[in-house]
Amino acid sequence: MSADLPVIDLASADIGAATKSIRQALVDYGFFYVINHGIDDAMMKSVYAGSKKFFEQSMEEKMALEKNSSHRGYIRPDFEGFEADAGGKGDLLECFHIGSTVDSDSKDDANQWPPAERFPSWKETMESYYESAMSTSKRIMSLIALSLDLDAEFFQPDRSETILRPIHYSGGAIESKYGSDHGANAHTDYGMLTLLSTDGTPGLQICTDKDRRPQLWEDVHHIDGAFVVNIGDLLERWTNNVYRSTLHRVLMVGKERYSVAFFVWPSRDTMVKCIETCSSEANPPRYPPIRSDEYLEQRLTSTYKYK
Ligand SMILES: O=C(O)CCC(=O)C(=O)O
Ligand SMILES: [Fe+2]
Repeated sequence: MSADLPVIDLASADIGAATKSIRQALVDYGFFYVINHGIDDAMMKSVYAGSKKFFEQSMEEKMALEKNSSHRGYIRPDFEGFEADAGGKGDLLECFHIGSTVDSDSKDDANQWPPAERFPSWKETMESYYESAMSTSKRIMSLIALSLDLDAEFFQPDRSETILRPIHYSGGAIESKYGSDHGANAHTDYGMLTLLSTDGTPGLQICTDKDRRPQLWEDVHHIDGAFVVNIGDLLERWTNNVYRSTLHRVLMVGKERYSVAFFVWPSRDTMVKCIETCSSEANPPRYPPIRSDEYLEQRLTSTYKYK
């Protein structure tokens, strides 16, 4: 079964219709597609080519850039354990985390980069995609703000915690120490917004009712040129659960798969406090206010606690 997610045209002049569809999508699914997002095909081609070239290296070469204490770098298959339903099982995907190199609080670039001799334009390609994805995410966040009757500038995507993550799912079997057979185990994303591009290979599924038994998983089919957008737990909390951060997973389909996720966060010192238009007498605030960085720290600790 395929999920029937709305497609939002970011170039549409009818802002009222777009915000109405976004509101409905985020109440019902927590997911939608965007088209006319301003990121061209040529850029996506170079990002995918760079990602493929990186993951094709030997495990030893990749592990030389293993994720550091700033969570930047390579994450090997069967390492990352999303806590939702996985019970600490590792995801079979491998991925690479890249943060911003500009506007960061620290002067040092915490990122790790593959050797320039063998990867001459890699850093530049990823940095330029980071910037494009950031501006598209800002446009989406303004529409989300308008859909909540807020000022268009209410949400301020920020570079300090926002991460670009090229992902690779192997086409073959991977032996899992933790008995996992999924590329990405059932999880919700943590942050404000995720902008996702995939190479068209199936595997991504959503479960809109996490309490239903048995769980019902729906395929998120690929639309050429469209990006998949979903919100994370931080925005769910901020909207007092009015908007949904939906459980999703990626199956191993016996075919190699590449995707590129972009996890958008507000600045570290943002107070995430129940948005006024999301509470009422019947629906009082469910969560106490929390600083964005405190929230992230809690979530990272539980993702990596099994290792
Ligand atoms: O690869 C995908 O399609 C989804 C990846 C994902 O859910 C994630 O990285 O959080
Ligand atoms: Fe995800």
